[in-house]
Amino acid sequence: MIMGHFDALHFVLSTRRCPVRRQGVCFWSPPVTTTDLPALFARIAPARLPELLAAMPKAELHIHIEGSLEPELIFALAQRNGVALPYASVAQLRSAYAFSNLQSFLDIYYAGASVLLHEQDFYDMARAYLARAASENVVHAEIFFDPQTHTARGVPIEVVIQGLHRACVDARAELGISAALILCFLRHLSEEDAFATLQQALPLRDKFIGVGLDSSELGHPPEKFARVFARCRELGLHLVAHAGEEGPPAYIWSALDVLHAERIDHGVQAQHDAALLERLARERTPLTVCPLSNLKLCVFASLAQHNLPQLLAAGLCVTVNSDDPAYFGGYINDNFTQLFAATGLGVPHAYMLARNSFEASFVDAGTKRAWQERLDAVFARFAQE
Ligand SMILES: Nc1ncnc2[nH]cnc12
Ligand SMILES: [Zn+2]
Repeated sequence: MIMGHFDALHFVLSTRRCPVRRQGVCFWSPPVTTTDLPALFARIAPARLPELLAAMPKAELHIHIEGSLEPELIFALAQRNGVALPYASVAQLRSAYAFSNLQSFLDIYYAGASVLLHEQDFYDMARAYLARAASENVVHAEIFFDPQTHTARGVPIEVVIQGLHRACVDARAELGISAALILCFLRHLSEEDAFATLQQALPLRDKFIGVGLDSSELGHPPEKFARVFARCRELGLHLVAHAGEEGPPAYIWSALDVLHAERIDHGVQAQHDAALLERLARERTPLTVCPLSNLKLCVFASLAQHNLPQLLAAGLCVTVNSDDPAYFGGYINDNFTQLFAATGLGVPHAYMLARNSFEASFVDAGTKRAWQERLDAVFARFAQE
């Protein structure tokens, strides 16, 4: 494996304490030094960045499967299931995708999910996402789903989970991409509702690896879900939470200290709290950042103003993800290429971000090492060409 003098770029490879892992120590050993990485990076022309970003293997850790539902599939499922839509055409639906904040998006996003009724619908949606992700060299996806959006409409939770799970199994066999499911609680609903959802899901416990917290952030702080997350922790589920997308740094602190979240989804508002930044960097708590989402939901006025470069420079384990690609105008590679074009990030950052995505994933150390070797091989090939 390749490794070099990369510390100046805050490329943290030490075996420092790693809170993502339950044991409290990082079990993923650093790559072995065989090559001077900066020299290798220097041999790759910046003009080749779009090609490199597309070709490099990566993990996607922040994707809401309902947010991958393309307008064409919404219309096809509406027709298949006899669901009436308040839009005359795909184009008209797409033209409604102009958002001013998170809530304005969520209103349309939940309406779009109303066409999902049968196991095959959930299968088709997830299969389409996984095919697209595999074509973009995503080697692994940890996929959020919102069961309450469906159970509230009378769809049994087994229908949701079985359909999504079967798509993950088939995609692994047919496309070579691995995938795991993370059940998200809707934070605008009560903790009691979250407990009921957990109870319904437990017979299918082997089909999801963790729980998350999503939906309307402001006014719904993480501590509202302290007890249900404590129960999930006892059950050995992985824990993640959206925090600091629109909400204040205090929500990130409580996601860490009250919920014991192992990763923070978004987390970009951490920038306003120096002590929080220091902690996130020291503990290597990953942030799953979604640049095009932040742009479309007006968290940043432009991609050039996105703070991912600063978060990375501060030593945080930042990753790039698509969030709701069907609504925000791009899948993971679009997120990478548009962000890099707007901010001037370069070849070393591409390597760092891919590597962070492996570090932040919930897979075993051997699998991470295998992905790391694939990543190194791609960079070595680009350096030789
Ligand atoms: N960006 C986002 N924030 C919170 N909840 C979501 N559900 C789907 N996308 C979301
Ligand atoms: Zn999200």
